[in-house]
Amino acid sequence: MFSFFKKKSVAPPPASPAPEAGLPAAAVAAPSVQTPASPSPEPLPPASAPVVASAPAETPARTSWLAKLTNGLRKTGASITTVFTGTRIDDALYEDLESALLMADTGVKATEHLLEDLKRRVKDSKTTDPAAVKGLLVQSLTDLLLPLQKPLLIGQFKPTVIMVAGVNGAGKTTSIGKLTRHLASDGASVLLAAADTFRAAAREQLGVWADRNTVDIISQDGGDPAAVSFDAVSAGKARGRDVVLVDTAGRLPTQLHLMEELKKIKRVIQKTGPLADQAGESGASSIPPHEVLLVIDGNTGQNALNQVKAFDDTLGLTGLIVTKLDGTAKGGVLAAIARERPIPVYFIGVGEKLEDLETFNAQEFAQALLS
Ligand SMILES: Nc1nc2c(ncn2[C@@H]2O[C@H](COP(=O)(O)OP(=O)(O)OP(=O)(O)O)[C@@H](O)[C@H]2O)c(=O)[nH]1
Repeated sequence: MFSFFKKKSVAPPPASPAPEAGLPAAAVAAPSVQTPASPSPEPLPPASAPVVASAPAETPARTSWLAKLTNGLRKTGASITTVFTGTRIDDALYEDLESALLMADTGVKATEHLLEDLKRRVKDSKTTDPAAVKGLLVQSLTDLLLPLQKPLLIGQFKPTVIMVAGVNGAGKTTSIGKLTRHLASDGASVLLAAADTFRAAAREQLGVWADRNTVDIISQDGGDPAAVSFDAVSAGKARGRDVVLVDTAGRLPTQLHLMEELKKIKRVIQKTGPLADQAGESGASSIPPHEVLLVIDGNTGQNALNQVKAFDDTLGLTGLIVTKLDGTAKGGVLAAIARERPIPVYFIGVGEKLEDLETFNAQEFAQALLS
């Protein structure tokens, strides 16, 4: 088992009174993938020492995830890896590599960066074997992607309020459902805000994913999404929930009135007021939402990068979830994001099942892509 969320490090616990139960500033690191929710999840231990991001442990679950990831990225990686099947390292190899990276939607800036970095590594290593160049490209890609590798922290504020946005069909509701299940099986109490007030099916979908024992849903038929979000965060506070997840309706960045609506949702959530730092770090408090996540469909390549830029300009994103990396030929877009708008990728998805959403690890991704 490995973590899905990072438990935020907390200040040394006060010697005496037992803190409130729940998720003391434990950074949510990562719920275990795939373990079917245990019948009665144990509450998270009081956070004491911060948990720092680390390489995921080698476990059967992670191994099976890596196999899925490798399989999912095969289409993206195939044309890149064939570049290294020749016998010489020459201009033709670099030209072919440039075309293959661009075809994989790596984008001009990241492609230029990778080629330059790779040539330097080849020179330094003095290798003459094209196959060895592939290994150097894995290193180069890993370094480029590393700034995107960051755990989602939960538990520092109670509730930790996470707002989720994206274009229609990107996988928001599915991803929220998966996160909810992972959080619930990790012992966190979750409250969902169905702020997609347009689509009844989205609310039903959330309900299906939710674990009824630990998850409440605040929804409203055709109401104001900002009002639903406000009610949900207020209810989350009153009920002492660990996490409030706000699902918003899909929209295109070009639909300016709908982008304004997103800003309003964020503004109204902010009006619920500051939440005390559970870790007690210098008495800090924080105004929610603590995280503003964008879900992007990895299969849309450069389009996804444009969405990241547009939603970030509008909302100030704190993290990304990249879905549908299974079977895409455009997985290079993560490199483009790393180069042009390096917002942390908390999770990536390679399918519709619970275990198909996992934490992002730069080295794993680079290896899977170029295997
Ligand atoms: N293949 C694949 N399908 C996925 C993945 N994530 C989500 N989906 C599917 O994508 C479709 C759309 O997902 P939703 O979660 O409904 O998307 P949404 O962003 O909430 O959609 P709207 O509410 O219309 O904006 C569903 O059929 C999901 O099962 C993934 O990682 N891989």
